[in-house]
Amino acid sequence: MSDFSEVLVSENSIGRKLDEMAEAIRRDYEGQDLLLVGVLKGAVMVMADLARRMPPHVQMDWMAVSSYGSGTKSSGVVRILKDLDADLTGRHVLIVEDIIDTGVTLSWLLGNLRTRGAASVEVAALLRKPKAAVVEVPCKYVGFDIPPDFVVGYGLDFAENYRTLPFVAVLKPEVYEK
Ligand SMILES: O=P(O)(O)OC[C@H]1O[C@H](OP(=O)(O)OP(=O)(O)O)[C@H](O)[C@@H]1O
Ligand SMILES: Nc1nc2[nH]cnc2c(=O)[nH]1
Repeated sequence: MSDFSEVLVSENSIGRKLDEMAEAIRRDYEGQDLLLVGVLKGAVMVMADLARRMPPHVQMDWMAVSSYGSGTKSSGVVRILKDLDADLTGRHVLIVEDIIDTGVTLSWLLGNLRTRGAASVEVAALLRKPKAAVVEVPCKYVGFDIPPDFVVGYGLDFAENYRTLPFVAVLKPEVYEK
C-alpha cells in the first residue's frame, strides 16, 4: 500500500517552476554578487536544481537549523546546528528553502541573518502553506502555495525517509500517526 494520498507536485512541474524562479532571480540580481544560503537538510534538492540554473559567479553556502525534531509539528524553538562559512558583510543574500509552513524557522533566520551586515536578505521557497502561517514571512520568490497537509519528497522528510523522491506527495496521516 502506498504511503501517499496524492502526488501534489510532479517532477515536471517542479522543473518548470524552477525555470521560472531562476529566470526571475537572474533578472533581479543581474550584474550583482549573489550568495544562495541553503537551509539543510530539506533545501538540498531545491538548492542544487536552482543553483544549476544560475550564472557561474553565484555562490552557495549552507546553514542547518532545527525546529521540528523528528515529528510533524514545529517545536517553535529554532537552534543553529551548523552556521554559515561566509561573511555576509555587504553581500546580497538569498535564503533558499524547501517549505514555509508555520513561518517560524524563516522568521527567526531572517532576523538572524539581517544582523550580519548583508546588503540585502531575501527568500526563495519552493513550497508555502498560507493556511498554516503563524508568522508572516516576506518571501520574494515562491514556487507553489499548497494546502496545510504534511508533505514529503524532493528534500522533505518524515523521520529522514522520503527525501530522495523526485516529486512532492502528501503523506497519509496513518503513516505518521502509527
Ligand atoms: O515554517 P516552519 O514551520 O518553521 O517549517 C519550515 C522548516 O521545516 C523544515 O525543516 P526541518 O526543521 O524539518 O529540518 P530538515 O530540513 O532538516 O528536514 C523545512 O526545511 C523548513 O526549514
Ligand atoms: N517533511 C515536511 N517537513 C516540514 N517542515 C515543515 N512543514 C513540513 C512538511 O509539510 N513536511
